[in-house]
Amino acid sequence: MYNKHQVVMVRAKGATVWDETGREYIDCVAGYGVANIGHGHPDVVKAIKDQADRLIVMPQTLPNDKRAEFLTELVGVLPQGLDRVFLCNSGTEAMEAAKKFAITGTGRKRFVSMKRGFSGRSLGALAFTWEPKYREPFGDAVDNRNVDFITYGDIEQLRAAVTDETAAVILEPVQGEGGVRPASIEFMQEARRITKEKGALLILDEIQTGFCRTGKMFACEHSGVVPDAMTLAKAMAGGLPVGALAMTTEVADRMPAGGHGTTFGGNPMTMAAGVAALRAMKRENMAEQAREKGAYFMEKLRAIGSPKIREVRGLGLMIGVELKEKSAPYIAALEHEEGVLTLQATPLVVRFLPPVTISKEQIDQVVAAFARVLE
Ligand SMILES: Cc1[nH+]cc(COP(=O)(O)O)c(CN[C@@H](CCC(=O)O)C(=O)O)c1O
Repeated sequence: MYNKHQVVMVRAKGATVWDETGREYIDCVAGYGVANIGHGHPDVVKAIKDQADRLIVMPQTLPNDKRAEFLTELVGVLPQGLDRVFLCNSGTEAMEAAKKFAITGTGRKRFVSMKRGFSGRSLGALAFTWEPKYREPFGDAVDNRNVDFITYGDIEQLRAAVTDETAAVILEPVQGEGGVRPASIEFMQEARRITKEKGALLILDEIQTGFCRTGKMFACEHSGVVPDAMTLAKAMAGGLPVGALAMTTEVADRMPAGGHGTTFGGNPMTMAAGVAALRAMKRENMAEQAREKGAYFMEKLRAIGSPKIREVRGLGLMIGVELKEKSAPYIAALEHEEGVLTLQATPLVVRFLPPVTISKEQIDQVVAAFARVLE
């Protein structure tokens, strides 16, 4: 299933990864935007070791101190009003939860999602995912008959699509896999206004944009929009598998008792890592680091001035370089010839998702390497 690279990665620290031969790479993949605080952050490592000695497994029917600590930390950084959380183990699971809580939360069954949007690969989340190649192999097992797809950023289409049958609008503040496309502040604010007007929920998918990636703790802060629910995952627990649906009490209370659940969600080991990760993000001011380094990184990428580059875009350290030709060969050359790891976001875009802790020197090395492979 996976496009397996011909390397074996064995160790990592900060923004550096080593393969089994000892070769060093600068990591601008970071686990698909998971290692925001850097590989092997000492606080996370210590938290995992300590918790492993105390308690690894405890289901959510049995309250746990670390889980409570994590939920307090998380609600403390979430936008005001999102003070109820369903804990799970991946972004896809968070999207599945979002779908169920939206249906019980509104009594409605229709959704509005975005062209080029990516919500995950389960059959439920795939209904919100635009790219046909992800859906077609499964035919009508992916049931998106109640999903209206609109052009990302098109306010008129959004206004026409949201009706009093719409349970929720699903929206990434920056489309990640769909090509690193930031939404305009106006589109975000209109999405909030229109959904409120029609009694639909606004569900922001911050699975990739969350946790300092875009220069704020959450990308919705750039527009001041507060959603009714927010899906979270990737960087939330310092690298351990995690997902969550954060929502208002109004949405949470309409789910019948026992209406959803998970075995591993809220796992104490993951929660301990998450407490350490969230505290490190705040203490090391990682949102500001992402803002400042992201601006620097994009300025340097634009300064390459290659005729092969169509556009450098992004927000904070969520960066995409759209080329005028397929990006795959350049991603391969960066890895094999230059020791820089990057990833795609649609066939023409090279995506850079480095740890927020990447150094300016490493950014300079990445830009110089990219300039060389573009020659
Ligand atoms: C916005 C968004 N929503 C949902 C998901 C699903 O999360 P999870 O179930 O934890 O993978 C992802 C994964 N984004 C990566 C796609 C991974 C894949 O190809 O599958 C990515 O952006 O590459 C997202 O970026």
